[in-house]
Amino acid sequence: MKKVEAIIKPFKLDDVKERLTDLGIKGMTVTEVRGFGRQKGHTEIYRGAEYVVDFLPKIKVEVVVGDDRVGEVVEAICEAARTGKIGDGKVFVVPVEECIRIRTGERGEQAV
Ligand SMILES: Nc1ncnc2c1ncn2[C@@H]1O[C@H](COP(=O)(O)OP(=O)(O)OP(=O)(O)O)[C@@H](O)[C@H]1O
Ligand SMILES: [Mg+2]
Repeated sequence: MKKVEAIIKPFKLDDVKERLTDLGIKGMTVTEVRGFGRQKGHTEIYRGAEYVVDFLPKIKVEVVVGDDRVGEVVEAICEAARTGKIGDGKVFVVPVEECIRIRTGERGEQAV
């Protein structure tokens, strides 16, 4: 299993969610986060206003999937989140050791 962790522009969340649910993923976690990339936040535009703060608002999307689904999940996120402008975000793929579905006690990929 892998966790696909994407930092995206907040207004792209609906598009990303739609693409991921179309793929039939079974769950996702979304968190409001703040961060910076190479431009250190200084030159980005957020919702039409220029921000001169260090940390810009972003959304973190986390999806855990079986190894065989990682490629399509990453592709879907990148396509949906891309504007071509700076600050489009980043995707990290992280190994996941175990998943336990608490209600049923299932473990591993079938619990995801
Ligand atoms: N190396 C990193 N480690 C952790 N989080 C990061 C890293 N790089 C970017 N992020 C997160 O992703 C968000 C968006 O990054 P961003 O797209 O600006 O990256 P970038 O490398 O500056 O690319 P671009 O030049 O296209 O803007 C940041 O605000 C931050 O939350
Ligand atoms: Mg940047």
